[in-house]
Amino acid sequence: MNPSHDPVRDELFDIFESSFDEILVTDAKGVVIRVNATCRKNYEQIAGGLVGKHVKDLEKMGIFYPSATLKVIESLQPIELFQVSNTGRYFHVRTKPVFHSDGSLKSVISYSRDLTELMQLRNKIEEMEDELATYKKELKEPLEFEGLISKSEQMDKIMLLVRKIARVNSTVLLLGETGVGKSKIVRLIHQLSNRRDQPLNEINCAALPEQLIESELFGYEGGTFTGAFREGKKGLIELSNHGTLFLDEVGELPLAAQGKLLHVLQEKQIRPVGGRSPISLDIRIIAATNKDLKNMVGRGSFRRDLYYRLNVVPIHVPPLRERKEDIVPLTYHFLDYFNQLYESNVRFSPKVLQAFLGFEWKGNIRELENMVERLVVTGDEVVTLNDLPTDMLEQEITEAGTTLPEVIEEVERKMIVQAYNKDKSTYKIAKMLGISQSSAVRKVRKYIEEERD
Ligand SMILES: Nc1ncnc2c1ncn2[C@@H]1O[C@H](COP(=O)(O)OP(=O)(O)OP(=O)(O)O)[C@@H](O)[C@H]1O
Repeated sequence: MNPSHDPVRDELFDIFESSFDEILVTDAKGVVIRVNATCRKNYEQIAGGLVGKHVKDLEKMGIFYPSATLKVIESLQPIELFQVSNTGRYFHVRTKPVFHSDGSLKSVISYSRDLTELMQLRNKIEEMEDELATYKKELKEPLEFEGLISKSEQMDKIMLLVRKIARVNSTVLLLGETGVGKSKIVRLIHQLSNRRDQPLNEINCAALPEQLIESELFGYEGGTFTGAFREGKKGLIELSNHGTLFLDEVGELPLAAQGKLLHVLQEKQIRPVGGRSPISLDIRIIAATNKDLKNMVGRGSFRRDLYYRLNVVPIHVPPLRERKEDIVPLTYHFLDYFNQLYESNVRFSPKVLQAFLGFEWKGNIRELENMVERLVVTGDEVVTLNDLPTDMLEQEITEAGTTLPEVIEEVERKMIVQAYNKDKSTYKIAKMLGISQSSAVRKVRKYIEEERD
């Protein structure tokens, strides 16, 4: 179009031409009468010229589909739709009818905005959200059964065994270090068994003095003690009839009590308190220990016959460091729990989770649980490596350091973190560590700020 010597017309034309949106105008029949530069740029070559063509033909050629103009001509209403071009681009199209003063249709104007990049980004985000959901599912949806998390192969096997033995009455012996979850498994076995509506009674053989263990287990007659206990008391064995009796730390059971227990297990009956006639026992025994019972048998501190009576179905629960796949799911499990309990929203940086994988966890799951609680209560919103207790990081150094430079770097990081926790000033840190301030600035950036990011 040549300059018209009408400045307003020229200006409107410039606006029309320079629009980033495609503008396409047709007459009342749908024949293109005007297109702007963006439209020409996108289609002219493919369509071999747009002006003079009917939108139906352009639709057939796949230049755009569906044609919004045709719909407007039909309905005489403005419409809005999404279109795909034959080059695979997405458009958001808004099309309006323009009327003569007598109400008849004069022309149809379409404005199309290219949303291809936006759609690609949206698809990418959706893909990433799907991926994230899958990872989260993997991490957060390990088998959780009655609050018991298991992701590792070892725990899978144990869970399988637990389901099997829950159905029968065999005596079970749980073996494993402290805090590996033996008691939790006992509760699960009871819960899954048909004794679940009967009592599960627990006695910790390490927590009570010898005489009390016996009276707890076997009860005592009235008159044995004075005062409040004068009446006599039923023992846990009698109270557990038809249910489950859990003997925790069974390795600590005194020899005399071991003998009495064996007798009860062999006879399958107990003489109830009060001298009444013996009652037959229908009781499931589950015992647990972190001691090497076999070794104790060899040394004579545990009765061999009782050991065999208890060791019908042994379950070895491995320490956490030998089933690292459980560490992250357990961490998330406890993190969710304590965040809810303390109404907080603490998260762990990936490096913290990484470090957790390297720790020894001598106290196993109990130690991990306590650590997560401590970090939720004391930490900021995002817990970083610097929030972990120094003794844990020391452990990490020995674990992480396979080469000298790695060990040196870990030591350096630890010293910087410690100094930084004492004083945030790089001047003071430089003085504390006997390095230049510029070196302190560099190292703080490396070990504190980058880790925080
Ligand atoms: N698989 C698990 N999923 C979730 N929590 C667990 C799991 N295993 C253990 N825990 C939790 O860890 C803590 C320690 O577990 P538990 O008391 O069962 O260990 P234990 O082996 O019986 O220890 P100890 O030998 O010292 O008695 C408990 O708070 C328990 O709820």
